[in-house]
Amino acid sequence: MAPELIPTSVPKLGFTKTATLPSRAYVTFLAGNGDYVKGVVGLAKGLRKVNAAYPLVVAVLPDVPEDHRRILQSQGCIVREIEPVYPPENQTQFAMAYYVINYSKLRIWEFVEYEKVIYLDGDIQVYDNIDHLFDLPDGHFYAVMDCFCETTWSHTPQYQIGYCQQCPEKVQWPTSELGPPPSLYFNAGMFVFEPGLETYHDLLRTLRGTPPTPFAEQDLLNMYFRKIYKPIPLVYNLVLAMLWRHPENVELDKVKVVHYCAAGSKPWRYTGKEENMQREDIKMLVKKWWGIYNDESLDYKKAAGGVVGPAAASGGEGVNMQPFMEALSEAAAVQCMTAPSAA
Ligand SMILES: O=c1ccn([C@@H]2O[C@H](COP(=O)(O)OP(=O)(O)O)[C@@H](O)[C@H]2O)c(=O)[nH]1
Ligand SMILES: OC[C@H]1O[C@H](O[C@@H]2[C@@H](O)[C@H](O)[C@@H](O)[C@H](O)[C@@H]2O)[C@H](O)[C@@H](O)[C@H]1O
Ligand SMILES: [Mn+2]
Repeated sequence: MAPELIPTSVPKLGFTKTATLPSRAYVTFLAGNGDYVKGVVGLAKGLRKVNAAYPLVVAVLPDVPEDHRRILQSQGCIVREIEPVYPPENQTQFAMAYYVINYSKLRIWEFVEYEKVIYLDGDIQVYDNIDHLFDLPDGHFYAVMDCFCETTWSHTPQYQIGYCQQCPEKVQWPTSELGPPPSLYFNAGMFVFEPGLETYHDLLRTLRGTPPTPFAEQDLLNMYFRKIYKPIPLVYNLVLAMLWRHPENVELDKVKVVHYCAAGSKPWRYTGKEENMQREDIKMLVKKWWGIYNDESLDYKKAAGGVVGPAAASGGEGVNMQPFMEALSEAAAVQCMTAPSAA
């Protein structure tokens, strides 16, 4: 259980050196000057709607324009610039050409002012409070298992023989011909981890010695963390393809986190023209995303009880914790107690 909150009103940004930092944050990643910023605004408002107790930090590449950064700050996000990370020169074919920028996600291991982080892609929406995931035991890497059935996997033996970890009994892995089955493989759109400089430098060192592969940083993270990876239920990251690939594994009304990663499913680009995009469940989930994105009552400035920060969101007295949290996250040496988790 997180320690009790100390401040019942916003300190004048002066802080003692005796308490401990708000050591948890949600982190997402934003690159480019395109429309993914809408995804991050939606995520910020979705986390506020479920009374998330911790701030949303946006790791932005230098190419994210100032006006997009201001939009995110106006939605209560902590914007933090990171330098890009590129894989070794290689002619590899990424599953999606733009995946090459996703190696920059590795910079978030440098966010050591936070003891525990939940990473969320910008095309993810959180529909139920998931703060309790921060209380998972340390020393592991938590994420939801991916699915191998989409054509994006056609380069792999598992796709070619029709094997998927989501239904290992359907097509048995031919151990005699192909050796042991692949390790459990997670989708890197959402994961719970502990930042650390030693891991950060070792990750980058490992990257320098590893030829890039089709799923870019997702493949690297799966290889790197395979010994401490712990699967968590798919309600924490519904990869949309599960709806048509493994419907027997999905109870949509129990899903807490939706990952709009299927081709054509990004809500802010949705046309309904791509395969599976006319499904009723997809149309409902896209509409649900827009409902939050367009809900002005969820805007940072307009939330009830004045400007709302994490503490107020988790039942505090409308306390504006954001400036306090921003000041703290910039003053790495400073420490303060955190609000009890809202969960
Ligand atoms: O032009 C881009 C492409 C990707 N991203 C970020 O990188 C993440 C991973 O890319 P994406 O979600 O498109 O991959 P998918 O999960 O769909 O394979 C996105 O969610 C964004 O957070 C971004 O900010 N701008
Ligand atoms: O750079 C590689 C990306 O790989 C992952 O996306 C893929 C992967 O999950 C496939 O398994 C699905 O078939 C596909 O739809 C989906 O887009 C992560 O979501 C993303 O954050 C990022 O790591
Ligand atoms: Mn994604």
